[in-house]
Amino acid sequence: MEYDAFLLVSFGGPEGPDDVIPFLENVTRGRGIPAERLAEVAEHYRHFGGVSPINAQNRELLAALAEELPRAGIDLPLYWGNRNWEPYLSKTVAQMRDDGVRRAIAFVTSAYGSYSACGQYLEDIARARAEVGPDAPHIDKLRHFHDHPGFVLPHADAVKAALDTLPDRTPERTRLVFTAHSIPTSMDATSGPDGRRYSTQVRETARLVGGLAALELAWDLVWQSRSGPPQVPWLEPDVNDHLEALAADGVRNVVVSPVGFISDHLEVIWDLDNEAAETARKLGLNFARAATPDTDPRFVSMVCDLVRERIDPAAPRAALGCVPTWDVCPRDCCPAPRRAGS
Ligand SMILES: CC1=C(CCC(=O)O)c2cc3nc(cc4[nH]c(cc5[nH]c(cc1n2)c(C)c5CCC(=O)O)c(CCC(=O)O)c4C)C(CCC(=O)O)=C3C
Ligand SMILES: [Fe+2]
Repeated sequence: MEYDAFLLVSFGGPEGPDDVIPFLENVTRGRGIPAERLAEVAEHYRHFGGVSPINAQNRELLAALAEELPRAGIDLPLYWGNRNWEPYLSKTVAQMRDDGVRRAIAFVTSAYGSYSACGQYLEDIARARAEVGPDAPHIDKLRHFHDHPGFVLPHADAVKAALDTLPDRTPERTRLVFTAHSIPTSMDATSGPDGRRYSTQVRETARLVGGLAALELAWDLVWQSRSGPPQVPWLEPDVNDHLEALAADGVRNVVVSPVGFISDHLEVIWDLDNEAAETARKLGLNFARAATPDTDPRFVSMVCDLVRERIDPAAPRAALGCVPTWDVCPRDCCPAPRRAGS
């Protein structure tokens, strides 16, 4: 396959106090999120001056890719578009059309399947192309990378580094706790062609990271940042409830590793570094949060490898686990959940 552009597709985040409410309106339009939950999340952003870290992280990733892609022999102009904030994907795709781009390869900032992490980004791309019209570039999305060494190894090294900060790591008293963004159980059930792709992939990543970081330690997979109305079931247990259960079982030391994320999004720096850390403090647990891949050189190289794979079918497809990945998701693989009143 021949490509003439690289496109980074991400979530987007507010860049100042006045952006917070319009951003949250973009994220939650038509999704039935209770007003109280929105007010709470707006407060989380305000703790950081209304600035999400995600846009700066994407700029840094682009800067790293601008150096690394040419070194990997891939000379493509780089573009960036978001779902929920500037630069909006539709404006970026219009710019690509104006620049004469015909076929772009897209890296989406999530490793996993599910509507929120994959299907919705595919919809965003389709909508942006439809808005731009018939001469919009064709856009292919790169595959899921939940078990790629460029994703797993940085997470594993970060867990080792976090363990080293704990005063004690006796196996009987120490637990690795992996987290990912919770989603409605109905969304997980319809993730991927056979269902439960999201929780299956996240569990596979946790297994690989845990095994590489500390084979002697037990690990658990739990969920964070639950949203939505209380009567809708989401993946459980919540990380805070789980820390309580661990403390009651005699665990004294925990490393929390957010394998569900590629960089320290607001959910990581608020929901873990603040809320979960506070929960641990109250329970008297020693707590360390492991870093995310961010611009680890192995992660940046992974993106180059994924592009290389798509250009050259003979290139190796690195994978450490056994949950399969593919280049093109089947049609309607991760459908939008049914909304209240729809
Ligand atoms: C699976 C998943 C990922 C990981 C995959 C991926 O990375 O895409 C993710 C990432 C992110 N989620 C983010 C922010 C938000 N997510 C929300 C709401 C929701 N997330 C959901 C799921 C996910 N979300 C779901 C099912 C909802 C309910 C509403 C809906 O069905 O869409 C809300 C509304 C308020 C709330 O209720 O929390 C906000 C503000 C940010 C930006 C953070 C920053 O600024 O650094 C990022 C990277
Ligand atoms: Fe989210």
